[in-house]
Amino acid sequence: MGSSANGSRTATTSNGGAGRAPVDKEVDFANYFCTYAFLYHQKEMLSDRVRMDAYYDAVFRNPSHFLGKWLAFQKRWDLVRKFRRAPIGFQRRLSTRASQGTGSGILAIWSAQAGARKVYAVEATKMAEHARQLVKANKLEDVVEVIEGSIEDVTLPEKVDVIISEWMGYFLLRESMFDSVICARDRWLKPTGVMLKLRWRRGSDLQFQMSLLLVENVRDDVDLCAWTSLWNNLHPNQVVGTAAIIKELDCLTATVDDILNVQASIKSSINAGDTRFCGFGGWFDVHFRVFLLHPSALVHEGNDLIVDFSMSRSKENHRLMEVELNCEIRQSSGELLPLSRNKFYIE
Ligand SMILES: C[S@@+](CC[C@H](N)C(=O)[O-])C[C@H]1O[C@@H](n2cnc3c(N)ncnc32)[C@H](O)[C@@H]1O
Repeated sequence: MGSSANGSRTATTSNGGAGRAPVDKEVDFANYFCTYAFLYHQKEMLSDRVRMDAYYDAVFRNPSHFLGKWLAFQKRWDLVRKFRRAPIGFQRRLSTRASQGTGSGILAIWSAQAGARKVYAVEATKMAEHARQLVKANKLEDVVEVIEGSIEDVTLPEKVDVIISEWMGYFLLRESMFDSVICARDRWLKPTGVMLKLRWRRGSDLQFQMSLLLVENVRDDVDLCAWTSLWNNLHPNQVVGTAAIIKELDCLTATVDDILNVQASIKSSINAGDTRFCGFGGWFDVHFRVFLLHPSALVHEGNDLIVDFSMSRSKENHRLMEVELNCEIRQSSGELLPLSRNKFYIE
């Protein structure tokens, strides 16, 4: 199904997971994409210093991925001089890049500045027009080609060497945008290609992890926080237990089914003195997502928290997530104290 710009799409599309209801593109555009068409939203992303610095470093500290490459890219935030956040897709001078969800175009521009030979910057909304202007203002129109349309629908002239995309939402998977990155990868990445993401581990740029830890003293407004998780800054002294990884994904091989439902059984040991256990903190890279307990529980150094984690997509809106955190406290004596089941919504 072809997709002209900004909302003329009415067909449904599969969201990729086996047995999942198809997503109505028009509804998805109204619920999700439309906000990205506003400059204030792009500026907000461009103002996220941590995000922008991370992408800037990713691009300019990895020249070998860019010089002469063909790139494509997708969403999210970078900092370039006057602008602070934007998605970039790019290509090297000797190879090609695609950027899915280019937004303001920042990642595409950086990619070109880093030496990409050709960059296809794909953006689903009318923000593509602003990206095009920015590319021109930076005199990069010979390298960066802005394409308005969704990455699921557009046709690139060729396969690319690199896909760069800022697709991470709250608690990583909110927004379900990784589905589109997977689609871009499967359609347009060369077999030898790479994908850039925010976090590097084991010398590779292809993986990230999502982790969970235990926090205290972050509850202020029980009514507000009871059923939705909080976006919050946590101080290390609020963390009372050891961290545990609940999910690791390899961007090069992950499928949509891998992220439709995330489940994990983990253990976290209390390493603070006697204190109140008020909730869970979840993060990827540098951010925490807080899931508060009501009521909080008394925990002691040496206790182990045995946690079952489960995350799935909301039936009403596949961009939103529902998280269940079920926990038991194992005391030093071996006795298990169950905590009530806790369900949270990431909206
Ligand atoms: C989080 S923003 C990032 C923008 C920019 N890359 C940046 O880093 O500042 C995500 C962008 O990707 C676009 N987007 C999301 N899904 C897309 C898809 N499937 N195809 C094309 N664009 C998409 C959104 O419209 C939005 O502008």
